Amino acid sequence: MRTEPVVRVQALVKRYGTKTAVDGLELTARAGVTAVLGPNGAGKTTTIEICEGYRGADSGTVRVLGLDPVGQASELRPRIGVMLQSGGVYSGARADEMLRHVARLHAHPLDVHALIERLGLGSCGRTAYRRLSGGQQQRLALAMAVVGRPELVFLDEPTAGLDPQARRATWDLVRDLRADGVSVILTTHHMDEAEQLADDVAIIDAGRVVVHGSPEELCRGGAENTLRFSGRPGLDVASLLKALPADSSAAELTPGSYRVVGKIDPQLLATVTSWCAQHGVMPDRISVERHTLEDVFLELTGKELRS
Ligand SMILES: Nc1ncnc2c1ncn2[C@@H]1O[C@H](COP(=O)(O)OP(=O)(O)OP(=O)(O)O)[C@@H](O)[C@H]1O
Repeated sequence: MRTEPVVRVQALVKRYGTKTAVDGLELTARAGVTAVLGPNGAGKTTTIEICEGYRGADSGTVRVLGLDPVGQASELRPRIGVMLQSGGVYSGARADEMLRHVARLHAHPLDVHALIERLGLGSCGRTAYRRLSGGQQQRLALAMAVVGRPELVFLDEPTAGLDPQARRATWDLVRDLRADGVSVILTTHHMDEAEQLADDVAIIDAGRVVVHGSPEELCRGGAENTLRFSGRPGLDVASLLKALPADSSAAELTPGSYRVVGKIDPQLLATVTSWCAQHGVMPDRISVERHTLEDVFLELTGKELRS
């Protein structure tokens, strides 16, 4: 895998009239899958389209595979795949025709037939684009983005509106692309999609990246996690606290129900269970509640992911 960033965005600004859609955005995406999350209107699509070379920036620097998407477009275009939200396809063209046409523009395309089957488009290959359902049009757009074996693919909400089966097929395709060394930048409103697919997540709010890291880092970073267990009432919580790392807290919430808050890692879990063993306590129930990406998102943006 390449070590230099696939996308580097510095101090990016984009205004539409008086509206500042992107406001000094900084983003460095490394090889692999990067998910860009953000509430509606956060500036995700604008940023992605500037990276694709479809929109110009007001100021700032954008490099994609080390190239300027506007100034070096002819060099960059054959190396990236772009999934358009809509349009870009002649409405009378058949799905398989379109895909074969795009494949012919590339030196080493994927097998068109296999890709069509893979995305569940086998039954509608001969159907005119305008007669495809929304989900089929979307899968065709995905196929067109990847058929040329690009080094980097931009996917703007690739699974929006897809049924669970088509969603799974899309996820599998993204995983296979990654395994083949293709990098993917995807925007999504689905937290599980980011958790399932992404090596890195960037959360954008009001035109800026508010946090960027692996899902594990984001869920860990500053987030307090909770371990709960139940045992006999009246255990010596002060003694348990002494065994725990300094930044933890422990309390008996209701008789027999205990909660430990802090950085919950395997070591801390071992400390709690070994303390229980030393004190002859057999916990009835022990559970670890991890901070999810959804919690991190809500904390940082104050908004639900889907509005
Ligand atoms: N062509 C345009 N003209 C005027 N305003 C625009 C245009 N495109 C986007 N905007 C505005 O810029 C802001 C950012 O939009 P953008 O589409 O980049 O956000 P987004 O994060 O992709 O949102 P969503 O999740 O809803 O797709 C929004 O307030 C939007 O209304």
